[in-house]
Amino acid sequence: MDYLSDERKKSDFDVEAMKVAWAGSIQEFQLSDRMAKLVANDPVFEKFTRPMLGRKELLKNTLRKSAHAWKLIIDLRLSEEEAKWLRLYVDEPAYTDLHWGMFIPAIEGQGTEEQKKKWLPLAKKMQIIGCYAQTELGHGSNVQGLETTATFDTRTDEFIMHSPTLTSSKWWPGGLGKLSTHAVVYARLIVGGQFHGVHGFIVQLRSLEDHSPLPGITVGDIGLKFGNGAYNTMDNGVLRFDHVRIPRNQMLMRVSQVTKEGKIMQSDVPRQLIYGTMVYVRQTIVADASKALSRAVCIATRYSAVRRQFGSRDGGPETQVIDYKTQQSRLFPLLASAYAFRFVSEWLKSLYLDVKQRLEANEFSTLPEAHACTAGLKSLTTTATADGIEECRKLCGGHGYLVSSGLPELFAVYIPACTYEGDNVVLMLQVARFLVKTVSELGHKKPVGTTAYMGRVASLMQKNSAVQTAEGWLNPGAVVEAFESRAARMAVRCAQELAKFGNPEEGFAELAVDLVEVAVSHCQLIVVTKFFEKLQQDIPGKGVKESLEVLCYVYALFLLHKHQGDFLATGYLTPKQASLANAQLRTLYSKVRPNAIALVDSFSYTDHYLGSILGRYDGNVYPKLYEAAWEDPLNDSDVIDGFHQYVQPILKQRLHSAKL
Ligand SMILES: CCCCCCCCCCCCCC(=O)SCCNC(=O)CCNC(=O)[C@H](O)C(C)(C)COP(=O)(O)OP(=O)(O)OC[C@H]1O[C@@H](n2cnc3c(N)ncnc32)[C@H](O)[C@@H]1OP(=O)(O)O
Ligand SMILES: Cc1cc2nc3c(=O)[nH]c(=O)nc-3n(C[C@H](O)[C@H](O)[C@H](O)COP(=O)(O)OP(=O)(O)OC[C@H]3O[C@@H](n4cnc5c(N)ncnc54)[C@H](O)[C@@H]3O)c2cc1C
Repeated sequence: MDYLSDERKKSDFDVEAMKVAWAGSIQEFQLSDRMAKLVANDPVFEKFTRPMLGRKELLKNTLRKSAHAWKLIIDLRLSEEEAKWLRLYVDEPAYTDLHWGMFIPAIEGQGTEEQKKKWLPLAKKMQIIGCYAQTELGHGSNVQGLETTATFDTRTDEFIMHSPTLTSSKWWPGGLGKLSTHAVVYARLIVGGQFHGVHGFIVQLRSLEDHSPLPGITVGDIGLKFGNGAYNTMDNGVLRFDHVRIPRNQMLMRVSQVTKEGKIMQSDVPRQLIYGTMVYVRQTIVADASKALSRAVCIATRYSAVRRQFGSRDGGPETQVIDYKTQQSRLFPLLASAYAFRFVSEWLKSLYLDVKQRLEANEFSTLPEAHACTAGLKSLTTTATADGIEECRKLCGGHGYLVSSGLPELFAVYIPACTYEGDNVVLMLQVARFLVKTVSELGHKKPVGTTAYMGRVASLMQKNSAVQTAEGWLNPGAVVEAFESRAARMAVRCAQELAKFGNPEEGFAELAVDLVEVAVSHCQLIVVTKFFEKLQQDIPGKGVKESLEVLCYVYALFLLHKHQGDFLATGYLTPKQASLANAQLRTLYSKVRPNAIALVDSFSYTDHYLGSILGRYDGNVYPKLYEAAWEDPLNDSDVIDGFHQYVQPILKQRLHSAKL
């Protein structure tokens, strides 16, 4: 029985076509759909019992699933793209994420042709397992502050890897603790007693025969992390070196080379390329944000249509909680954000691929923008997604707190995204630096790409919004101009404040809070703009483009409402115009309402991937919640183990004293 079928009938767009729009293309949709079903139908990938497992069982279970996934990849001859989707739908953080997601990209981006030829085939056949060992106990954000040393010994043509202090211990790398045989280790390069910056080195950590750590290497897991199950399927590790020697050709040498004689040669490649793997991964994290948020939203939307509270006076059905305006005002902006993040990630991927191609041709001019966009959008989307998942839990009331809702584990797995691959505040400060530089160069350099609007700063500073009615806000030009003006005005005002400081670094530190707000406004502008640009494309299917238009306005006007202080303080909007935007937002929520279930069905998530009783496709929530309760190990017996030992004596004592 489909308890949501009436809801599905209300929708006025072609869901199958929306699935394609969400996936990006029919090929992407088919590929992802095939992998989702492959995983959902395979009992090895069952995950309901995961939160009940102890750490050792949990990790072993992950190893079993990873091995099975690898067997499928080999047996079915899956492409790298298919394998990526397969791992995604297995939905269990594992050492393989770092192997494929960071170790291999680090070698691809920073290795020479010779190094790639040697290491990539081994890694791609999984004959070695690698991780990305950058962060240390004492330093994560400040990469230049890393303490591990790689000292070149001209006599033996080797680097000596060493951990000189406790705080230089590598700390956090996923896959490092128990599984990796190799790592790309970031360390201070020391040649002839001189420090030459931080570089990456391929270091073997464990024997390929018996997996024991090699001499001079201390390696282990850093311990339990937040939440049951969740990220504890990953062996985040600690690593120390005691004068471990590696051959010279294991320094990743695309950026700088060290010769046999101990000479440092710089190639034409900019130093920043050493940070290139982070640019790549941040871009993938934006795509992951749309997946995580859409998952939470799918659960909360379906459950909000099933759940009824209040509103019945004559014994008829109570009100579906999704019909409360307050529920809509919390849920629909998140639904719109999931779509917005999906489309901005699609754009970011194309920007990244373009930059990658240019880098391969030794053209580096677009790298700073790629860094600013990946850093800023990673920060913006992961913050909104982490907050959004928690909001979805609240939207599901008490049942959202049950692990079987799928939301607690999703939250616990997701929240470190605000920290890993760059703390979100530290990354926004990078964007701010880029924007301040752009503003300072306006006189002699035409801004391009995502900062092109700064070229129109004079008019953006003067012209105020012309919107007169609520309908006036349904105009891409009016909305984009509002976001451009806000971002430009905030950036210029900050630049003016900065100019008052004699020392720019001191000014930057003092105004950091305002600078982060400038960076956020710039990144929100990018997301809004890319959503409108998406709508310029040919999007087939009855009603699909129209529904996306509604979501685009919800996303933009919700932000405008939430940050109306900025829009008012910069003088671009009047209070009346801000309240017209809010009135339009209410109308838009009414337009989303009949399509809500279809809009989350369009994510095309299997019940396996959602992992949620509240988010079941068929809406059959209550019987399944009731059934699941009886599967809890506590309900194996009526009288719990420990009762006779610890509780009964107390009860007896009470009875005894009652007699007295
Ligand atoms: C399917 C796929 C799955 C994915 C798998 C993974 C799943 C996830 C699993 C979890 C995995 C978690 C895995 C993990 O967590 S791995 C560890 C991740 N760690 C971090 O992200 C550390 C964050 N810190 C940094 O990135 C740097 O130290 C920053 C940037 C903060 C400072 O830096 P620095 O101290 O040097 O100072 P500077 O500010 O003077 O900058 C100097 C210049 O460099 C430019 N610059 C800076 N950065 C970049 C860049 N990236 N590309 C290009 N350029 C860059 C910058 O604009 C400036 O340029 P200019 O102004 O001089 O022109
Ligand atoms: C689950 C997980 C997986 C990880 N996986 C890996 C991995 O595979 N490989 C790896 O190398 N690392 C990994 N990391 C480490 C991760 O990249 C770092 O934790 C991250 O970069 C943040 O650095 P930090 O811990 O030093 O934070 P800190 O920099 O110490 O941050 C602490 C606080 O200080 C603030 N702060 C720091 N600097 C500034 C500044 N300049 N201005 C203003 N505020 C500032 C931050 O905003 C934050 O509030 C992982 C971390 C986690 C949680």
